[in-house]
Amino acid sequence: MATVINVSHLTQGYGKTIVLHDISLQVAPGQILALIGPSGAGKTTLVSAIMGMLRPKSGTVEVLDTPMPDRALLAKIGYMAQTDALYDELTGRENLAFFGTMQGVLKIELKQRIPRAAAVVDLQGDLDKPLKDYSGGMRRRLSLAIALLADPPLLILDEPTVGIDPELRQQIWAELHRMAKRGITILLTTHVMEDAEEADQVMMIRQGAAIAQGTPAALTAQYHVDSIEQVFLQAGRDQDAR
Ligand SMILES: Nc1ncnc2c1ncn2[C@@H]1O[C@H](COP(=O)(O)OP(=O)(O)OP(=O)(O)O)[C@@H](O)[C@H]1O
Repeated sequence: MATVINVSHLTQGYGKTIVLHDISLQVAPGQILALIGPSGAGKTTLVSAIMGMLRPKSGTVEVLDTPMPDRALLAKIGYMAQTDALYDELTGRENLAFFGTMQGVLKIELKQRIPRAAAVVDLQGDLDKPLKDYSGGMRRRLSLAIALLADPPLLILDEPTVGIDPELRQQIWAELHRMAKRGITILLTTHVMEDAEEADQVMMIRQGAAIAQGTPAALTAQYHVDSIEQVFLQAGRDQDAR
């Protein structure tokens, strides 16, 4: 398998409205791809297409060599959504156990994996509190821990670092790099330029088009700038000038 995600000339939208134009991207096993772009650019729409929640209007989406949509393949994708669908009356540990079981993780494995996933997001000390006592940031961290539980070959994280402080962000990135080293492929959306700098590959989406794509080093070299933020600004100006 040369690629885990293979999107070719994808056009995607809702009803008659086209949101994404002619998007192509390939992600190899163990690679981390960051999708960046302003609010409304189409990042979540692309993620939805990759997960098979939307059928391509034209072009193709393949995940693990399987054309999407494909219901069975969803079990191989760990997903952290933007809107948290967690149970307020249950504790953090109970939420992890519930969603872990839903993802098919065996009880005996959950015993080891719950503390490990909680440690990545620094929630060990809060696992036995009910979720209604969690802050917004703690809920985000718990959602991320849930996405890590099943150890899937593909992990998709929609804005995983929103509401997360810089120290914990680094801790989460260290774990994402460890997972990638083990061959897990990670796709994440973000508004945070530091996240993009951590990724192996960056795709910048603006007004539904991919305006820049490559490794962070190749992009900064191509645009003769020092940071991904400057690449993004320049690529946006170039798009406006066209
Ligand atoms: N279910 C939907 N039906 C109709 N239009 C939608 C739907 N979901 C998103 N859109 C539109 O598609 C465009 C892209 O939205 P999308 O959520 O993909 O952007 P995004 O880059 O993920 O934004 P953000 O960073 O704010 O999450 C927007 O104009 C949005 O209004």
